[in-house]
Amino acid sequence: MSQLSYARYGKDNIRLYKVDKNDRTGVHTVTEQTVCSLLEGDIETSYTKADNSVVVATDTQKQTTYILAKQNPISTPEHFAAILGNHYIETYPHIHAAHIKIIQHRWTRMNIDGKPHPHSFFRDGEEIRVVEAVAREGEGITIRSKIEKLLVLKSTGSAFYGFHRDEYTQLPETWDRILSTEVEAGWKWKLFKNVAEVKAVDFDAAWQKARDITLKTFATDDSASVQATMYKMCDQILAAVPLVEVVDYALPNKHYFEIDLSWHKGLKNTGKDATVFAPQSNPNGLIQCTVTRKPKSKL
Ligand SMILES: O=c1[nH]c(=O)c2[nH]c(=O)[nH]c2[nH]1
Repeated sequence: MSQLSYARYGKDNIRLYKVDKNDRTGVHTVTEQTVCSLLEGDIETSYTKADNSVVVATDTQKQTTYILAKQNPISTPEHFAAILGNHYIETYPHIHAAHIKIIQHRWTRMNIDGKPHPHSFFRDGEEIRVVEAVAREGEGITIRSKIEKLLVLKSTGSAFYGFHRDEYTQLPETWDRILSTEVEAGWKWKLFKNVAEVKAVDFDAAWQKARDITLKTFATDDSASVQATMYKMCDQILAAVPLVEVVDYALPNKHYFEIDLSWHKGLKNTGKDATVFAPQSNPNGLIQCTVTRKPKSKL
């Protein structure tokens, strides 16, 4: 009558905090993450025949996360995701794939009286670092790294003109507008054969490069459109990180509308006189792209 066509299960929203204490200097380093692990394999009978013998309980997955976090460094989420995913496919013969998602939250060290404080941190924005890893038996480990919720704005240096016009078009062209977006940027790595290959990669340096490129390009590009600016970001990340195969961005265009105040004593607040704007919550533009390397010419 029916058949199971998709099955994956595990623990979501495992909150994890780890402190590394340098006993010599007294300096602490903290990492906070939210982990999701989902397993795939020969688990059909748990759904179709109430056979729990094949179930690695979701509570076991939570305990495993804590134990492996104790036994391994976690501050590079790509490394930890690979270790965790690989653990499931190596430990349980009937588990063939593990999907690990790690959200890393920001704890930035405080500067007190001009000096980095040894054990106090603050949340400097809602930006998160995200890793989605899949360890698949017989294939290897795929990893996608992401920046999410990085809110940016520039008050000039952005234009939008020359776009298609027809009887549905009302938007005026602009040579100077506010540009604001919440960056979601992802980069997919080449397939890794095993955890050792993953451990050899400096993912923190790549994340720093992707973030620097995003911010610098956003700030300095004389933007013709969100589309043109985001493509430049993708292109530079591919050039800067050779092991990355695919870069993608999703950028909402968070509009700031001019307000005509001329009705009040002729106040000038449009065009070059515009200083007070109305930020819009919705609707917003949403511009997405995925960029890969051109295949090498055979000539
Ligand atoms: O950078 C932009 N790209 C668009 O596709 C678009 N569409 C729109 O109304 N404003 C903008 N801005």
